[in-house]
This record gives sequence, C-alpha cells and structure tokens, in this order.
Amino acid sequence: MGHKSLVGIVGGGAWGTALGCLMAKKGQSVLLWARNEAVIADINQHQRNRLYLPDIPLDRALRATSRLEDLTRAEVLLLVCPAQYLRATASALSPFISAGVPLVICAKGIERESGALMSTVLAELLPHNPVAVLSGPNFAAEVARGLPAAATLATADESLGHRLVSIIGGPAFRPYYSPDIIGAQIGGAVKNVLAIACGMVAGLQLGENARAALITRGLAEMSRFGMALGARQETMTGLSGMGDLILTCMSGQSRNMSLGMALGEGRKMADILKERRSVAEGAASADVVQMLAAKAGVDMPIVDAVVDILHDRAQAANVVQNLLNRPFRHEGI
Ligand SMILES: NC(=O)c1ccc[n+]([C@@H]2O[C@H](COP(=O)([O-])OP(=O)(O)OC[C@H]3O[C@@H](n4cnc5c(N)ncnc54)[C@H](O)[C@@H]3O)[C@@H](O)[C@H]2O)c1
Ligand SMILES: O=P(O)(O)OC[C@H](O)CO
Repeated sequence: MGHKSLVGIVGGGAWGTALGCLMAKKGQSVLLWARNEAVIADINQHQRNRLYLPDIPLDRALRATSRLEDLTRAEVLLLVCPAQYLRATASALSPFISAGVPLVICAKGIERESGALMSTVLAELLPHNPVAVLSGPNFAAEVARGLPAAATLATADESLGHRLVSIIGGPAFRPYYSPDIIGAQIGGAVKNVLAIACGMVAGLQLGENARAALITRGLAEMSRFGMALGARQETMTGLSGMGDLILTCMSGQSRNMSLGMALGEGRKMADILKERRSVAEGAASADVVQMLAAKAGVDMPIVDAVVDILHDRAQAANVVQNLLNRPFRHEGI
C-alpha cells in the first residue's frame, strides 16, 4: 500500500470532507462517498461543501461519489459518519469491501442500542477487516485549512499503524501511533458528554475556575471509566483523551460545548436541535456511557448530571449545585 493507493472516505460531513481535503492536498488519491447529492455536486463542481464546511475552499483533487460500489478499489477506508449510523452504513458498504482492507473509525461515540464501541460493531459486521481508530483534538475547519493538528492513530498491528500514519499524516497533521483502540474510542466518546457539561458551566456564567475544575475532574471520570473498560491510562492523558477534552471544553467552535452553553442559558433541547444540521455526539452517547459506567461500577457524576439535563429531568443550575454538594474527597482517579 503506497502513498498513491486510493483512500475511500465514507461520510460527507465536516470531518470526512476535512480529512479528504487534507489527504488530497498532499497528493493522495481520495474518493469521498456522501449521501447527499448536493454535497457531492458542490465538492465536484465548486470545490466546496457549503452545507457542512462553509467558507473553506477544498482541494480540486478531492472527488465525491454517491455510489458505495465506487469504493471497491479503495485500499483503506475512513469511516466518518456519526457513530449512531455506523452500523447501517458499514452494513450497506460490506458487499463492496474486500477482506483485509483496513477500516479507520473516525466517529466519536458509542452505539446507544447495544452499548458497543464502534470497533465491536465493525468486528461483528466485517470480521475480516483490520480496524484502526483516528481520534484527537481536531476541529474539521482548522484541519481543512491546513492548520497544525495532531491525533492518536490506534490499531493493534503496529506495522499497519505506521502505514496508516504515513497515508493520513501530512506536513501539518501528525497522527501518533498507539496500540490502544479501546482507549482511543473512549476518549472521543466521553469528552463530548463532558463538553456539554462545560458548555453548561459557561452558559450559567460560573467562571473560568469552574470550567478548569470541571475539565480536570472530567478527566478523572473519563480515565476511571476508560480503564474499567480496558483502556490504558497513557491514552486517557494523550491526544484522544485529555487533548480532545481540553479542546472541546474550551471552544465555542465545538457543537457539544455550544449545545451545553445553550442548555445552560435555559434553552430547551428540542428548540436547540431544530436549529442544527450538524451532529452533537455527546447528546447521543450520554445515556449509554452512564449505562456502561453503572454496569462497570464506575462513578460518573458529571455524566449523570448531563443525562438529567438532556432528559429535562433537572435545571442546569440545580445539577451544578448537586455536584458542588458532593462530599469532599481525595484527589486522583
Ligand atoms: N466536525 C469535526 O470537527 C469532527 C472532528 C473529529 C471527529 N468528528 C466526528 O466525525 C463524525 C462525523 O461528524 P461530522 O462533523 O463530519 O458530521 P456533520 O455534523 O458535519 O454532518 C452530519 C453527517 O451525518 C450524516 N448523516 C445524517 N443522517 C445520517 C444517516 N441516517 N445515516 C448516515 N449518515 C447520516 C450526514 O450525511 C453528514 O455527513 C462524528 O462522530 C464526529 O464526532 C467530527
Ligand atoms: O464540534 P464537536 O464538539 O463535535 O467536536 C469536534 C471534534 O471532535 C473536536 O476534536
């Protein structure tokens, strides 16, 4: 698999488009599959994806298709649809994928119905394809603009990991290899839920001290959950863990953080969602993270607070007060 092999991207949202643009720019041959004909036409005819990645000119070499069968000749596939749609999308794709073609999970979430990580979903549907995870502090718009960024590239087979790093990495995008595919998925899924909490703190105007406390205790929460599910601690404090938690909790660019901010300002979930086309994965994964944590006997008070708000069971100000009322305890995870 050399640099000129075809990379297939499954998903024409902001992140699939940014990754496609990143690789096309460095001369990699890339084909992006999207569901939406308007997105495909915009990419092929105008080098834009105005629906999901406005104001960013894309590389001319990035091509898009609506036919999954066009991905048959891809030698590596990046799966970039939202997590809750990965099962259906991979299932539709399966007749067109040869055994051995690596699948790189770029979605950040846990399946609500089953509690399965994305790697488990793929192992069920495509057991003869090696799986990798790309996850890190990466806002799509910045990556598409060619600004510097780094991510974790996790897969069990180190030599495959190095090949994927050289295919996906570029002058300003640095994937770091890790063998920990569990940890890389947990960080991406849980930080989205914690970012909703950080947004709430911002919406309630509780100050920067509160935000820093929440990020730090959120990291402890995410780490004990990850380690209970088999993640390595170093992954939880790496790019796909702490790195992404910091980014997502610090910036209104984050869809999860801005969703939390609107909730903190007192807006209703249904009204906020009506105005959005983009995905906020934390809202979809919060319940299942809570369920898995309960099963593993892991205490996740911040996640519990977010679940209560998302289900309209409490006011943002009250759940914050409940967190503050918890007994004092030792620091550490
Ligand atoms: N946007 C980012 O900065 C960024 C960065 C890293 C990772 N991610 C992750 O990438 C994944 C995709 O997010 P995005 O930002 O590209 O999406 P987006 O919000 O830009 O677009 C939504 C996507 O969902 C797709 N979609 C909607 N309904 C669908 C269905 N029924 N079946 C299949 N697909 C459907 C749309 O076609 C579109 O591609 C998410 O898991 C996200 O967490 C996003
Ligand atoms: O906009 P968000 O909250 O989905 O975050 C995007 C990326 O996951 C940041 O790494």
